[in-house]
Amino acid sequence: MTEVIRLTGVGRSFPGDPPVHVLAGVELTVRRGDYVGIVGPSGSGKSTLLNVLGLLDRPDTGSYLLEGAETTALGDRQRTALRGARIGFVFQSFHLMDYRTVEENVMLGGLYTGLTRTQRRDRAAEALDRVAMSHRRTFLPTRLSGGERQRVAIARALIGAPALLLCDEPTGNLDSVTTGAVLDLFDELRANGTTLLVITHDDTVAGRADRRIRLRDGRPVPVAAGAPR
Ligand SMILES: Nc1ncnc2c1ncn2[C@@H]1O[C@H](COP(=O)(O)OP(=O)(O)OP(=O)(O)O)[C@@H](O)[C@H]1O
Repeated sequence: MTEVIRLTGVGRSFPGDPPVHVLAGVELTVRRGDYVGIVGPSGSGKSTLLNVLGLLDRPDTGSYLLEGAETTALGDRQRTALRGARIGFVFQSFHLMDYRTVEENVMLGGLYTGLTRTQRRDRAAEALDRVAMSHRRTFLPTRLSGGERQRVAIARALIGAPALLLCDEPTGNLDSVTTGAVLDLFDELRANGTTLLVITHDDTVAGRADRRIRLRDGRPVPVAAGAPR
């Protein structure tokens, strides 16, 4: 199966006295269609790893292949273009624009994909359909529930048909019922071939993934199936 992510010997430290060595010698392979949950306590480096994977931050050492292409040597503009074209982000706090409609918010997700406005509108309609939010197309986000906002944010992330959906605590602001609905949506996306990487401190959320990885001492350690959540 095609590799979407391959990290080899990835390290990331932050200078200071003393410096913080957050990631060290990270090896991680994610294949197309994988659904990976990454867990770890506060401060274990989950966000740092997500920033590296999302091309928002560069590792100090090691190699990061995204769909087989080395990313660490790319310039900022190339990284931005690659991020816009191949990576979708879903955040805990949704990051929707309150003064834009649901449809406009989703269309904004396709701004850096090279699609025309008409294409973006068509894709937005498809993406909203996928997350069952077409009926709220003309609403402002302020008129939506938390779960509905997150579904719109997921539609925005999907509009460019990304190779990878990176989710940072996607259910952190949701109650348990709404969390279940978002996790059901992830199951559907996974079944349709989306590659998902979900970072969470919630073992229940990670437990829905096919594969769970725990960050420990700056490295991902596989969590055995059936291990306590
Ligand atoms: N820009 C930075 N400068 C200095 N130190 C940083 C920076 N970003 C992260 N760190 C340090 O790296 C460590 C890991 O942070 P990170 O945000 O990746 O953890 P996390 O697992 O996402 O935590 P949480 O679950 O609390 O969000 C922390 O100890 C933090 O202090």
